[in-house]
Amino acid sequence: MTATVTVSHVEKRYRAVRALRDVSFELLPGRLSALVGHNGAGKTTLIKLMLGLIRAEHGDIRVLGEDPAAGEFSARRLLGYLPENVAFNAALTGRETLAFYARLKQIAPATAWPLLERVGLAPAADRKVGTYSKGMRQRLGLAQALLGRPRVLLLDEPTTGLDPALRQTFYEILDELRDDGATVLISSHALNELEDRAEHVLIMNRGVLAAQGTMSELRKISQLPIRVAIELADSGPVPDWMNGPHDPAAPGHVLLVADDAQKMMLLRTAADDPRVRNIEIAAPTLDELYAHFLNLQEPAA
Ligand SMILES: Nc1ncnc2c1ncn2[C@@H]1O[C@H](COP(=O)(O)OP(=O)(O)OP(=O)(O)O)[C@@H](O)[C@H]1O
Repeated sequence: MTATVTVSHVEKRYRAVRALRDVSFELLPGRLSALVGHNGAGKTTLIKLMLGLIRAEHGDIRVLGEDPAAGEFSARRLLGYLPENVAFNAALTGRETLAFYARLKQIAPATAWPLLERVGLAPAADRKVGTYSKGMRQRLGLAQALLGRPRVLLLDEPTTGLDPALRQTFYEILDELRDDGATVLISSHALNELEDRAEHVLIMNRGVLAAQGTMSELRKISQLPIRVAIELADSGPVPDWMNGPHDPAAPGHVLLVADDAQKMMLLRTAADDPRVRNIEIAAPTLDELYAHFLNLQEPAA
């Protein structure tokens, strides 16, 4: 599959601050990538580079085959962006705001009205943005980012401050876009939200791409154990097959296995033992993987 965004060996400095150090990755169509990292890790800088708002000192960036910082970046119209802090003119209505951005993208404003409906803003479309709640401004921001059916969508901390219902709608919209073949990149601190949604995760740490891959690739590289909690029907002696590494901090019997093959072996044995009442499996979470890769990098940083 051809990458829609390619970042190769990118370096970016702000005077003494090395905001990005030799960062390389690809974003693919029809895939949701999560960009995660502490404050100051370089996430917004990466997004600004992909938008062509700033230039890298070294390395190369291609968005839909073009250099986004070039004067004639014709793919700009196919790029959607939701900034971290959406700021709109308070005196314009939601509809007027969207019409303004539609014109900038050279799109007929009327084609934008269904977007107001889609983000649930239709009833408030003709109210001034100054009267909108934070969630409503965020929805307007999303509608703006979706103008012109973008092929690449860059979202900087999009769900901060959204209530759970709105988050749900938000991710439903992203699923539709992704199914339609769009490339979606979300920068976020909400790791638990992204865990089941992102097919690809980029972990940034102080300007360095500490790790990247699918959740299962990251689990494999990390070699963090899978937890298998086994509940026995009685408090008799623990069967021999349950010997092996345990999680000492967890109550009950939580066995630690290295990989899926070991997990399956354990499950087969457990399923054959009539004393086993329940089994719960927990693979390393994105939170745990994130902490792991950051810790790994600390000595080198
Ligand atoms: N315009 C600027 N001038 C000077 N330093 C900057 C500028 N923009 C960013 N930086 C620095 O570059 C580094 C990366 O910042 P960036 O905003 O990309 O991080 P981030 O991962 O988006 O952080 P956050 O999660 O807080 O939004 C930080 O050390 C930041 O202080």
